[in-house]
Amino acid sequence: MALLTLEDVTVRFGHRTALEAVDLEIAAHEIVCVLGPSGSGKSTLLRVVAGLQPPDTGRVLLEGTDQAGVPVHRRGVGLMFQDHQLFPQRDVGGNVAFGLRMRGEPRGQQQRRVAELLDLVGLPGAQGRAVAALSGGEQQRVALARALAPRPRLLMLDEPLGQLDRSLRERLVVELRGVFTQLGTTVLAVTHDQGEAFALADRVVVMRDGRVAQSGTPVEVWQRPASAFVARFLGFDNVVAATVRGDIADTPWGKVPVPAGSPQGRRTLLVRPAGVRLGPPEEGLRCTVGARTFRGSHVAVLLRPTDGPEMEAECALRHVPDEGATVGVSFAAEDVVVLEEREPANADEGAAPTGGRAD
Ligand SMILES: Nc1ncnc2c1ncn2[C@@H]1O[C@H](COP(=O)(O)OP(=O)(O)OP(=O)(O)O)[C@@H](O)[C@H]1O
Repeated sequence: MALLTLEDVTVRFGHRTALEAVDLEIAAHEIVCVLGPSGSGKSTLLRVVAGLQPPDTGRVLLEGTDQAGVPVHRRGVGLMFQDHQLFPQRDVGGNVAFGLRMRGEPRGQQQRRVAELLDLVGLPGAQGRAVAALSGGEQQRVALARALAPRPRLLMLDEPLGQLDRSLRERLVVELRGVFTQLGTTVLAVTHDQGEAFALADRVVVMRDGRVAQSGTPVEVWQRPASAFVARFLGFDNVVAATVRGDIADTPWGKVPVPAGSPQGRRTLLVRPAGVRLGPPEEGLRCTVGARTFRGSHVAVLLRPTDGPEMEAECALRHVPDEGATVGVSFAAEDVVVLEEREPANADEGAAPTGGRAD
């Protein structure tokens, strides 16, 4: 049985729909990350599961039991929010013990559990430290220890690493995953940062305008986005309408080879930048080289064809063409993905991922 089930959950605020007929199941011990642009309904989803927001229609079940009318503190779920909201007047131990104290656990037991959790999050012996004197990363660990202390059956995280700088986030996300795996915690996390979601999750759920746009393992979603929207949200910009016949697609860039067995007919095509190959101007699609962006292991090169939309190529550091040069472009089928989605109905479809809000 699923640990958490959402059945056809809809939430409306006036005429705005924050969640629209959402179905979602989370198995015990699974780590699920909900990802999506601002306003796509991520926080509302967490609030519905926590019991902070009643659904207009649909049901939320925990271990098979309908949670309608069950108050927040009786759902057995843990919450950790963006700005981790530690109690500044209490020391680290007092913060971590909070949930246990609320439950009236004996003092000795509280102290043992606090020590155990501080060990787990890499802050052994920090019980007496003042919260205000901790770094951002340390505060984050204390917040995590506090959320885990009462052994919630489901831990929900809202932008858990939101305020921290990138390098710290990258380190902490690996630690978080380690802690959850070790404890077997079931996790529902929300983030707008795809890197974080992909590093943390067993399964990624991409939201768009209150609906689930795609659900799958990080590898599945990354390799095969369900739509132009998901592809663009993941940062792929080489997305065009195409007509696929056999192993060839007709696109605004001309004929592009596609992998054998690709979906046929009018579709959406994604060309990974690594599959855009540059050669001499007389071979392939003529393009002018635009801006070049250094990306560490490679350079992202913007290309402007005489006809058709701009595209991005990934070039090895040694082979970067000069800005303004003319090149000939060909495409490598192994980096072309024909998306299941039919051709987007209009040019706006799946455009800026920031278009999540309905206003
Ligand atoms: N209390 C509320 N009253 C009115 N509208 C709301 C309320 N809460 C959320 N909304 C609207 O519902 C939609 C979904 O909001 P939600 O906060 O769930 O999105 P989100 O994906 O978490 O966004 P963000 O990443 O910006 O936090 C948005 O259009 C938002 O404006």
